[in-house]
Amino acid sequence: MTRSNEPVAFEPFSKREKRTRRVLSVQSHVIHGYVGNKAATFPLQYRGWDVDGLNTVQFSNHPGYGHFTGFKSQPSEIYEIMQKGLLEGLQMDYDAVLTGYLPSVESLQVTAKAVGGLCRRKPHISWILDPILGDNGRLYVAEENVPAYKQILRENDVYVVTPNQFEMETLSGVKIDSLQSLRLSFEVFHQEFPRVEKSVVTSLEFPSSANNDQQYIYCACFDTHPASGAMNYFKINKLDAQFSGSGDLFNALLLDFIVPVHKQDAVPLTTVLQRVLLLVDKILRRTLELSVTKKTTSQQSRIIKDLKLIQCAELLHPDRSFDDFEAAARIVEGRLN
Ligand SMILES: Nc1ncnc2c1ncn2[C@@H]1O[C@H](COP(=O)(O)OP(=O)(O)O)[C@@H](O)[C@H]1O
Ligand SMILES: Cc1ncc(COP(=O)(O)O)c(C=O)c1O
Repeated sequence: MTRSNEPVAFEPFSKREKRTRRVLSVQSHVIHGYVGNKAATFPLQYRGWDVDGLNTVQFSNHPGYGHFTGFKSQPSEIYEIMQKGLLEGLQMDYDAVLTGYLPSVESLQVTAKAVGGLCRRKPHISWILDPILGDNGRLYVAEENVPAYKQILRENDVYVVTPNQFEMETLSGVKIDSLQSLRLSFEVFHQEFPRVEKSVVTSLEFPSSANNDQQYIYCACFDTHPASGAMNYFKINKLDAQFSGSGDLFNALLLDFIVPVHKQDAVPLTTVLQRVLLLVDKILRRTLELSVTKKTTSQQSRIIKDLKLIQCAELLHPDRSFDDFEAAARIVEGRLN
């Protein structure tokens, strides 16, 4: 097995004769730390993508620190840069567009207008949309973003949506407290939004059974193309820590695995998720190892503000095989028809 502190020999990028994929990533930017575009850019670039990062906010650090400074981009600025600058001016072509945190309903609407129009003109572009609304039972954006997202999902060809449990409940109207209700939420969601091709609920927790200290996180998906009618899910051992940026890292890796260099190399959504979850698990474990020392074992120290992405570079290398990821054993896969 490759140890983290041993040098690893990889093929130089130049020798691989691969096409460089291009993504427009519309997300938040922090000067310090790794959330939004800062969490997505390095992994994507390192894995062979040209990343055009459009920053929807520029903050000193993410709000989880308790204090931050910075500013939000205006809707007109976002639209000008995207529509006038990139799409009309440079006539940019992309393999994918990733949309994440948008600071107001107007910025959400102008982004959707530009990206939706682009995807209609160029149907080969994969739109990965994270419908950022909130978490743990509460909204952290304005209430009006809910009907705005619903309208966007109804009117546009979105390739993959990546809500969390609360966002899926909000968009589908189904309370999710079991695998059966999760299955129902997918069904209702795709009836309501038939133009969305694939959906992934990135993290879910169900009430745990008594006398069981190990907590689990679930991740589940539903694919309408090809349509199996089934829900696939993964059960992951939960780490005793809270991470910022893990959802943004998840989306970036999902994008990388689901939009291959060559179409013929496409793999099923379940295989994509297995890879994403293995890699995220590896990165979160190393982040935890490097963040929590023996001297700092308090609960407070288990709130991990920043992913250790740079220290995980060799885990992210595209030539790295998944064979030595002993983490595989910790991820249980299931299916509900
Ligand atoms: N405490 C944790 N233990 C293990 N895995 C985690 C933990 N927190 C996040 N993850 C991983 O990160 C992924 C994204 O989850 P999360 O950060 O909750 O994002 P989101 O809120 O966007 O769903 C999960 O699917 C899981 O693989
Ligand atoms: C502006 C902004 N974007 C993104 C994130 C990261 O969200 P997640 O932890 O779900 O990846 C945060 C988290 O604090 C944030 O404040």
